[in-house]
Amino acid sequence: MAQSFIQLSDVMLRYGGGTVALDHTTLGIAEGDFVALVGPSGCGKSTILKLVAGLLKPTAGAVIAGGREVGAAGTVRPASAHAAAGPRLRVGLAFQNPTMMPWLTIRENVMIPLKIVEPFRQDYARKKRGEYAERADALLAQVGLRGFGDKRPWQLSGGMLQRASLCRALVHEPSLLLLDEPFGALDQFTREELWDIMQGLWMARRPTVLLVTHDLRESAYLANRICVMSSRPGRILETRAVDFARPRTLEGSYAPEFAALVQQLRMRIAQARREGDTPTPAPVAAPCLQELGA
Ligand SMILES: Nc1ncnc2c1ncn2[C@@H]1O[C@H](COP(=O)(O)OP(=O)(O)OP(=O)(O)O)[C@@H](O)[C@H]1O
Repeated sequence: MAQSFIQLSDVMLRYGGGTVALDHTTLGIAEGDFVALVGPSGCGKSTILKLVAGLLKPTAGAVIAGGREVGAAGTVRPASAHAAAGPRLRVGLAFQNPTMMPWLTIRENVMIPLKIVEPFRQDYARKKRGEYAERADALLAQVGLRGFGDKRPWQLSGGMLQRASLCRALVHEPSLLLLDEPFGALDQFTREELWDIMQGLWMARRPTVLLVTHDLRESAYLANRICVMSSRPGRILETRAVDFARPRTLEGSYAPEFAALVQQLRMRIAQARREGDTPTPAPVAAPCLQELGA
């Protein structure tokens, strides 16, 4: 079986206080795929994101990202000689509350990854600053923020800041985008507007995306696959393929088949919550459908 771009193999994660957040978690994501993680609150969705980002190290099992085994605190070890020869994995991150540096302009905030991520960092210090500023401005224009590069974060609304944070997550052309409830704090209209923008950015660049969300409509609108997790300790119960044609539209999200998928997801999560309330025997790892070639 070919190894996935992102691969969690029988992962267990126990936090310092003893909480087992994940157990027998197995998940494979192909390069360029757009995967959403949904499940009951506290089931370990963000923990998976942190493991893939290298912010946590699995207590047991293995996490591979871009052909490399992910270690502790952001360190990444080559998983094979082949991977060691390849480029380092570039990761973009966006969270629910976009943290912007208040003393920097929006353009400078968007450019932050270019200041710290190689190979951009060296050139930033030397000659390419102007070119990078143009790149930031072009991205801002793409998300409807043309002309806002010189503003300060406090001059923008929550939705505008979240657009800018998507630009910041993408400016260094990451091959992997990790999104943790990026639209969770926004009103429904702004959120739906940003789904469209997010879809457009993904279709133009095709990074691998792992999205954590509580919003099942959002998962069905954006993802190619939706992984449903069990209650804590979380594992992948089921992976649903989402075959709706792209670009998906808001009108399409009111079609009966879209509503049916959302309803099925809702019922599956409700069932997972009920099962989490009753003691069950030790779980058996459920392979992702993708791993079975589905
Ligand atoms: N640093 C930590 N130390 C101890 N326990 C933690 C820590 N971070 C998370 N947990 C616990 O691990 C479990 C999984 O947390 P996680 O944030 O991954 O869940 P989640 O599915 O993203 O939650 P939600 O849907 O509510 O955002 C929760 O029970 C949480 O309380």
